[in-house]
Amino acid sequence: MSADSPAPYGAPSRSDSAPRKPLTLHRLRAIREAGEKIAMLTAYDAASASLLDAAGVDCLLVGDSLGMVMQGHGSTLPVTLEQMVYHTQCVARGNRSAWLIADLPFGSYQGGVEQAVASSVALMQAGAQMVKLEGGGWTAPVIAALVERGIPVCAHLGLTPQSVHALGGYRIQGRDAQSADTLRRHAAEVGAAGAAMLVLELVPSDVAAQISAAYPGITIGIGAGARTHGQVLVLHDMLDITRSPKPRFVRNFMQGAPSLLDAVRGYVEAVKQGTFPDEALHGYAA
Ligand SMILES: Nc1nc(=O)c2c([nH]1)NC[C@@H]1CN(c3ccc(C(=O)N[C@@H](CCC(=O)O)C(=O)O)cc3)CN21
Ligand SMILES: CC(C)C(=O)C(=O)O
Ligand SMILES: [Mg+2]
Repeated sequence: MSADSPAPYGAPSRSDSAPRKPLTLHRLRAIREAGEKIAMLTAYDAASASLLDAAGVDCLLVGDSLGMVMQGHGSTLPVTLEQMVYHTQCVARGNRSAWLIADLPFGSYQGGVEQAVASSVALMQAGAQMVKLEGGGWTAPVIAALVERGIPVCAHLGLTPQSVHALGGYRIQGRDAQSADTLRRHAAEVGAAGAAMLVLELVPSDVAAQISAAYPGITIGIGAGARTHGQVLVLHDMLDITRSPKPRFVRNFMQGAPSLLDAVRGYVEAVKQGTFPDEALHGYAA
């Protein structure tokens, strides 16, 4: 968090007058319980963090997608813990009230519990309030160890980009009955291990809906249909800054928006009202 650096855009959306109270895990759960959708976007720097906070985005993700978006790599694999710490520090300075999540990069937790704890401590000391890690099965004891040590965890299942070479590309996951079963089992395991949040990436809408209905925490979808508890996109994709071909689940929120702030407000509003994602345009069938 950033008591030393008031966000230059001032207070966010809901009333446009009173500054928003900082989001906590408790408040995020209350939002879920109230049936309101949760809006998340990636942020890699202080200026965008401040803009997103002002636009009323609930959660900021310092995603290891920065390896592709910021650094120009073809995958997230080259991103280091040191780089994630740096970007998390930048985002924390720009943010005031959004819930701040940072990705554990490839190679910073696959070594096991001890390595995952040390890496997570570095991200939390950089200003993260929650760490995110990819994968199911073997991650359950790692998640439990982090949660026991007071580190909130977001799990990430479906298309897990750090496994791109094992998966054979950025392909939809959980399409056949067996892989959908595995996905449901992994979701139950990371939920039981204490992951308060779960990102579901590029999975059939029906599978994401089933997992969301059973999950003890908050599910956030990206290419996972409309029936998760919230949504996330890569900021540069929804602003149409990314020039490479974009996944079908992306909508360009700059279309018709007079400013970046309006584009991001449009995203928050569309997620809250349930108009994004549109199942027909952005969802995937089994
Ligand atoms: N800029 C950016 N946006 C992202 O969403 C993103 C990243 N980078 N980097 C890490 C991963 C990689 N992601 C990707 C990359 C490609 C597809 C893609 O080409 N999807 C196809 C469908 C594939 C299929 O049907 O199996 C699509 O049309 O959506 C999806 C997600 C999501 N993440
Ligand atoms: C796409 C989201 C979920 C992510 O992990 C990232 O931006 O790195
Ligand atoms: Mg990531």
